[in-house]
Amino acid sequence: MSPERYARINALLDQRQPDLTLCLESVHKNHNLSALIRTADAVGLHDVHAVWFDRRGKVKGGTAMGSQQWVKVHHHSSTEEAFAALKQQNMQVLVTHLSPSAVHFREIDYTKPTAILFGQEKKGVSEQALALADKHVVIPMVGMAESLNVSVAAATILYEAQRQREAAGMYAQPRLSAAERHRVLFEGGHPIFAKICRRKNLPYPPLDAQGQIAADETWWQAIRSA
Ligand SMILES: C[S@@+](CC[C@H](N)C(=O)[O-])C[C@H]1O[C@@H](n2cnc3c(N)ncnc32)[C@H](O)[C@@H]1O
Repeated sequence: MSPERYARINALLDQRQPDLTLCLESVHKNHNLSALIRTADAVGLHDVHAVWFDRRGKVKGGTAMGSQQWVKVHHHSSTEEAFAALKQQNMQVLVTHLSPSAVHFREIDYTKPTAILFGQEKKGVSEQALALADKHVVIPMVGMAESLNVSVAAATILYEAQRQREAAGMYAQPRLSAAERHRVLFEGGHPIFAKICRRKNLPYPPLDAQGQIAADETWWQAIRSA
């Protein structure tokens, strides 16, 4: 692992937004799922929630360009279960839908802990989601098509959230807990260092108070030469 790659990984983790997430309700086309995960990663989302009513979709590496290794997907078997998990984290849950009572997406304060729910490609969002939502949110449409592709709708709203959070300084300070950083580096879906440690028979070092790896030079030399 080169020092540049390690610095890049740290920069990525420093800008993760653990209190901004997507909830995908039965979005089942693999290319849409992959595009959604890629955008989520680009905006700094650390987690995405997915509700599956029937078969589970798959995030393929091609369109996702490897982003799927950096965004943790939490699977739920019902909308109620997903809302319970999001509400436990004190999130406002915004349901995107073209309803007459929906709020323009730029009128929302995304600096609050926020989950944005998107519906299935054909059927849209469920009645349960609409009933449980804190707000319905809409992206105005003035053309012939009635709706946007789900991944385009998500990118539009996520980049408004990114704009607001950047202006509020929320990308300037690391926001991931040390425990979560450790999970990503050593135990998570992309345990970058774990593999090298196992191969080289090295111990997993602890993280310091700033969430940086607290290892001696011998450990780093072994990692660099891996
Ligand atoms: C292709 S649309 C589904 C259209 C579906 N026929 C319907 O009646 O909702 C897939 C999802 O993208 C999101 N979406 C698409 N266009 C949107 C818009 N203009 N405003 C808000 N959400 C939108 C919603 O989450 C929607 O459920």
